[in-house]
Parts: sequence; C-alpha cells; structure tokens
Amino acid sequence: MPMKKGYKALVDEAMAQVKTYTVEEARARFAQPNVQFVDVRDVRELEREGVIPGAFSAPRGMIEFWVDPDSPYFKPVFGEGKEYVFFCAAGWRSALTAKTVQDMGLAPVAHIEGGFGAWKAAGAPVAEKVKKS
Ligand SMILES: O=S(=O)([O-])[S-]
Repeated sequence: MPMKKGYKALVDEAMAQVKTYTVEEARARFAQPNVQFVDVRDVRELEREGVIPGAFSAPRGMIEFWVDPDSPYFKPVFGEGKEYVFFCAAGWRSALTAKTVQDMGLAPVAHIEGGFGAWKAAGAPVAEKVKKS
C-alpha cells in the first residue's frame, strides 16, 4: 500500500522548516552554557555507541510530553530558555523531533546533520554511557 506521506516526505518537510547545523557548527556550540544538546536515540543505542558529554537524553517517544510544561511528564531542562540542539544517530529522527517541538513552540531549536555518527566520525567529544546501577 502506498503511503499518503512517506518517511522521506516527512523528513524533507521537517528539514525545510528547522535549522540544521553541520557538525562543525554544532561543535562551535558544544558546552556553551546557553546551549543544551538533546539526544533522542534510545538507551540501547547510547550504551552501544556512546554519548555526547553533557547531552540530555530524551528518547523520541517521550519528547512531546517532556517539553510541554502542562504535561505531567515535563522535564525542567526544557524550561531553561536555552537553545536546544537535537541529534539522533544520523539526522532523520532529530529533524522530525526538532520540527515537532518547534511546532509546539519550543525555541530556539536546531538539529545536527548526520547525527551522532557524523559527530563521532569528525573526532568530536564522545563518552561512554554511564550505566545506572
Ligand atoms: O537516527 S536516524 O537518522 O537513523 S533515524
């Protein structure tokens, strides 16, 4: 069955509407006090691939509920008035996420082209995920 709107159309639409940083542009914002990196990958990916130090882990499945102050699941990190820079593994989920939260009113937001894979390949800072005991 053909999709009414496939993943590619969704990603392209999101890309056209959100700010996309190259790894170099994102790296220039890394560890800035007014910038919060947000990792939307799931926990298994973090354990397998590593993390960007200081990034807040917000699995994509929860994002609408975590950014909305009216939600019982709101996470205060999203109320700190920072620039929120989303990333995933390769840049598709983060584009969709950035579009969704931008539509919800979170601002300013952006995402990283190529995601964690491109970040790591560029030699940018990564760390092992610390497992909860
Ligand atoms: O992380 S992803 O871009 O492969 S959806």
